[in-house]
Amino acid sequence: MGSTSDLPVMQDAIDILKEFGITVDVDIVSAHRTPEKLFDFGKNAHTNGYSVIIAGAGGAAHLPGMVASLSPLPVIGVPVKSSNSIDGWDSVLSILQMPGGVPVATVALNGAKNAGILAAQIIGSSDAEILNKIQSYKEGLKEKVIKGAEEVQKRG
Ligand SMILES: Nc1c(C(=O)O)ncn1[C@@H]1O[C@H](COP(=O)(O)O)[C@@H](O)[C@H]1O
Repeated sequence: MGSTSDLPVMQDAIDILKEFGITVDVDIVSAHRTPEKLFDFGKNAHTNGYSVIIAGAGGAAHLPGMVASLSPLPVIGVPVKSSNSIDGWDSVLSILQMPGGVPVATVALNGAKNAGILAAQIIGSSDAEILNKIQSYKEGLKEKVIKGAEEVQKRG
């Protein structure tokens, strides 16, 4: 993520990935403030054992796109609504509107949980154990909705 101030939002991705038993490496890298670190991370992530990169940033959020330009790995972008943001649109549009050839899979504003699930699904496409966990997770979602509907109906 671009700043420690993004951590409260990005924590959702960390938590869900850990729930799926996936190793997470968490770091602060900024295209604007630490360009050399960004270049080093982006160029070497695929040979350093990473499978998927989740990049969260707010404001003029160049981090996800720049990581995607440097790395052959799939990059998931999380637009973070930072404190001085233009309602989050600044971050959403700067992550979403990538030029052809350099995709960033952009989730909803502050959608770090979905970013974590999507990363798990990408990893799960070649890992049966993780795929199973994702299936169970989705079953859990379904059961929650069914139980909720039953409660509502009981109350009349
Ligand atoms: N968008 C970027 C980048 C980048 O894209 O390189 N680096 C930091 N930031 C963002 O600036 C916001 C404010 O950061 P501070 O709270 O540190 O001032 C954060 O949401 C961060 O992601």
